Amino acid sequence: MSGQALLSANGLCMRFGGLLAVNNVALTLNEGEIVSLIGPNGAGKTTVFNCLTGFYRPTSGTIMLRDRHLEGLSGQQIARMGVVRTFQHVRLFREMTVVENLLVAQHQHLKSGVFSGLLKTAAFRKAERGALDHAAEWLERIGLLAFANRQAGNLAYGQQRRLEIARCMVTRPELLMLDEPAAGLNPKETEELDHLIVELRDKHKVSVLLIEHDMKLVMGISDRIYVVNQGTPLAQGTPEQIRNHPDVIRAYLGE
Ligand SMILES: Nc1ncnc2c1ncn2[C@@H]1O[C@H](COP(=O)(O)OP(=O)(O)OP(=O)(O)O)[C@@H](O)[C@H]1O
Repeated sequence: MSGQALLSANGLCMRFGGLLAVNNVALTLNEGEIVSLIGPNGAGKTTVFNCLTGFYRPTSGTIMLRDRHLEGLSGQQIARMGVVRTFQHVRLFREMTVVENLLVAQHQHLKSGVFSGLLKTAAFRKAERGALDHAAEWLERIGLLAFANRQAGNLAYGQQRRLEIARCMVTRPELLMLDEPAAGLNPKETEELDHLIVELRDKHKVSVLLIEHDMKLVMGISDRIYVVNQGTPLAQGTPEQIRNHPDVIRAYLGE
């Protein structure tokens, strides 16, 4: 299933004043893998995501997307290279419609420039039509086509979370990074999310890096799991290895 290394981070450190929030984390994600990053609250998981996606410049360490360095690049540059993410809290354009959210996401990937937009050239109109079709395909896939013209902020919470994933997917990423996508979902929605993530990997050939506290979801869909505790790598392995790892059990349950 999995191929060559797509993303690899080594010696990753992130310091906030006196706090070393990420301490020498190493992580590799191969093409076609679903990899999870888990750990107790405050372990540094989101900080790792923020470093990988250009929201923070790591204090030290290297981050490679295949053979290209990501450290020092902006979030937008990294997104254009095919690494996109969702956030722990929903970050949609709440006042815009559902479909507009997907059009805005694609806009930065449209080839036509500002002038062709102003002049409404044939190429621009074609690109716009393509973006609309692509948005509609994704809305259908996540069961929100009937809600295309509704204000995104008025969707139910679970629908907003799916829309966020679609907003990533319309940009045709190689790597999708999901920060606690199951938070706030009910068991049925979590199961749907489970199927959706696997389908994204299997049908849409996207690799997935996941931060998640829902262990049933993590254990069910991950090829490999990394565990961090207080910023420091604690363990890595298959779900089976992690489930039975004494240090992991101790970190979660205490002595
Ligand atoms: N911008 C920042 N400035 C200062 N400290 C920060 C900043 N971002 C995160 N931290 C600190 O870094 C540590 C790791 O936080 P982080 O949010 O990465 O943990 P997490 O594993 O994602 O936690 P959770 O599972 O609760 O979301 C925490 O002590 C947090 O307070």
